[in-house]
Amino acid sequence: MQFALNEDQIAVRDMAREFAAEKIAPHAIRWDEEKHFPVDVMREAAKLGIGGIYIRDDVGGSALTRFDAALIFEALALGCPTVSAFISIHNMASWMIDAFGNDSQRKKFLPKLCTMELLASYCLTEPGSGSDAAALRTRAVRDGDHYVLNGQKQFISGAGKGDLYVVMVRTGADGPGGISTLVVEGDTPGLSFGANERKMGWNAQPTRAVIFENARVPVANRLGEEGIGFKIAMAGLDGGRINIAACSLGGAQSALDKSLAYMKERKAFGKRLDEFQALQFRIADMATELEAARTFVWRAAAALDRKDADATMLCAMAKRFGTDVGFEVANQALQLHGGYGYLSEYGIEKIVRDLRVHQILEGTNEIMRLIVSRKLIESAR
Ligand SMILES: CCCCCCCC(=O)SCCNC(=O)CCNC(=O)[C@H](O)C(C)(C)COP(=O)(O)OP(=O)(O)OC[C@H]1O[C@@H](n2cnc3c(N)ncnc32)[C@H](O)[C@@H]1OP(=O)(O)O
Repeated sequence: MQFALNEDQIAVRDMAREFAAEKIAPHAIRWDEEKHFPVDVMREAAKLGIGGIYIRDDVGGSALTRFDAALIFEALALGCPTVSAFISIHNMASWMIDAFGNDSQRKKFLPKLCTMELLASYCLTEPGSGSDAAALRTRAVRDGDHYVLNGQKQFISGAGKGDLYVVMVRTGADGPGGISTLVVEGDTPGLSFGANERKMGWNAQPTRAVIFENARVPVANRLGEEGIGFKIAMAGLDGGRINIAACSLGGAQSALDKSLAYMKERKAFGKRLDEFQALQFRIADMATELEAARTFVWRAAAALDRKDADATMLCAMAKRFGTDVGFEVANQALQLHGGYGYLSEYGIEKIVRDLRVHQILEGTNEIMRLIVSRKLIESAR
């Protein structure tokens, strides 16, 4: 085991950092205020290989590792956690096609997903089923060489702006074994979208319901066999959860960096803030916790790359720990800025709002504890 990044990893991280500093960070506050989804900027990022980070290279992917992806998503999140998180979701949905699709599906969809000419959304959650994902009710009924879909997905990132929806549907009996995964193209008749949700944060990407009313989807768009859709969904989330934790680390690191700059400038009681021991200790703790979380995220990513038997558990642990630490560090940074931290122009309150939802999505942190405890109890039997 080695803890240093190699030259290639440093190059990948620095490339993403530079992109975030030049193309994302200067606009992040405005995108949040204007609820702007920066598709053009994401397509520029895709020219650097960020649209299909761990997609195989025969279809235009970068064929990098989950570990590389964690470095990239943390680096992009230094500029804006929300933009980084959307690119993560796009990568997760694209990977599901790469890993479980057949050759013709891979060739049809992945080249344009890797360039982000096409954007992908992940559709699991429904109005009546979030944490209990296997209770989903969107039904797909076979009609010749098509499925006819009826139902609704909820909280879908990129909905309405996306081109491909990777959708978990019920084709069989109740429970996880009756679920299949379909790729639904954005121009499918019978597909429509709810209003853009008004949210606490994550404003640089749209969140809408995805509605199916007799939407006809070719059987040729099914990933794998009928009935394995729940496993495809869960496998996608393993990697997605590490990415989301990495996004939290990037947001929190940026808040810590802003705090250090502020402490150098700001004076109180005749001293600079960085001369107060209480604040010195606070930033020491913030940096220590971030470093611990980063090390953990790297460990989980490496386990997923190796397909270790405990990778799912480690991904859940890293997601829970990384997103909790990220939020706490960002919140501490806000406190350290006093009233200025609460103002939009400093960018800290936006980071706090953005990171809050990382403790909820791609599996709440309570569900992460459920996954970990189930594995521990099973191992102890
Ligand atoms: C701004 C917007 C805010 C909100 C945004 C919200 C949108 C999102 O976040 S996206 C989706 C987030 N949703 C989730 O993360 C769902 C959380 N829930 C879960 O992860 C699961 O339902 C969970 C862990 C509770 C398990 O469910 P449960 O119904 O008990 O299934 P379980 O029995 O464990 O597994 C069923 C089968 O799947 C398999 N499976 C489970 N996990 C995995 C995995 N990681 N990889 C492969 N297979 C898996 C199991 O081995 C089992 O297979 P078998 O039947 O052959 O034994």
